[in-house]
Amino acid sequence: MTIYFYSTRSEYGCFSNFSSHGFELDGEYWATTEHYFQAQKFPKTAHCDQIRQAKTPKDAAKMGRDRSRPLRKDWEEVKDDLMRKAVLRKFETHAEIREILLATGDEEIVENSPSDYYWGCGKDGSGKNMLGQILMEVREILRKGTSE
Ligand SMILES: Nc1nc(O)c(N)c(N[C@@H]2O[C@H](COP(=O)(O)O)[C@@H](O)[C@H]2O)n1
Repeated sequence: MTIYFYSTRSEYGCFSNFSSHGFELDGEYWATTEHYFQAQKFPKTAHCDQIRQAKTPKDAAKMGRDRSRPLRKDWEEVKDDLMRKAVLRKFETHAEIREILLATGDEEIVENSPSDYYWGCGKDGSGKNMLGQILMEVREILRKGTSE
């Protein structure tokens, strides 16, 4: 049976990028995968660190989506790999959510976002579900026990 997630307060909320599962990556501490992902839109800038220090993932997302600042030119080419890297590190760092992810077996995982047709499935289910795809890839990596 397909596993849907979206809100951090619902079942499988730990799959959301807004869930409070921090990790170290690129020599810094990130409070959520959302903080990491949004900050990577502005690498090596003060805004990157401001996003890293945002109070909540919602604030980080708002700052990252602020188009008054120039988005890195290669964003479309690098965004999936950056998301993959952050999601993998999150689940490598936290054993309790790693077990929840592994316990989903081979079920399809879908981010049930009504507004996001790239990372989620969108309102009508036609979205790309990239975050769900990445979670399933990370599950496979963790199952094999190596990220090499
Ligand atoms: N909670 C929430 N609200 C939205 O409006 C969303 N689009 C999402 N999806 C998450 O947003 C992140 C990507 O955002 P952008 O590419 O910067 O628009 C990613 O974490 C999605 O899972 N979530």
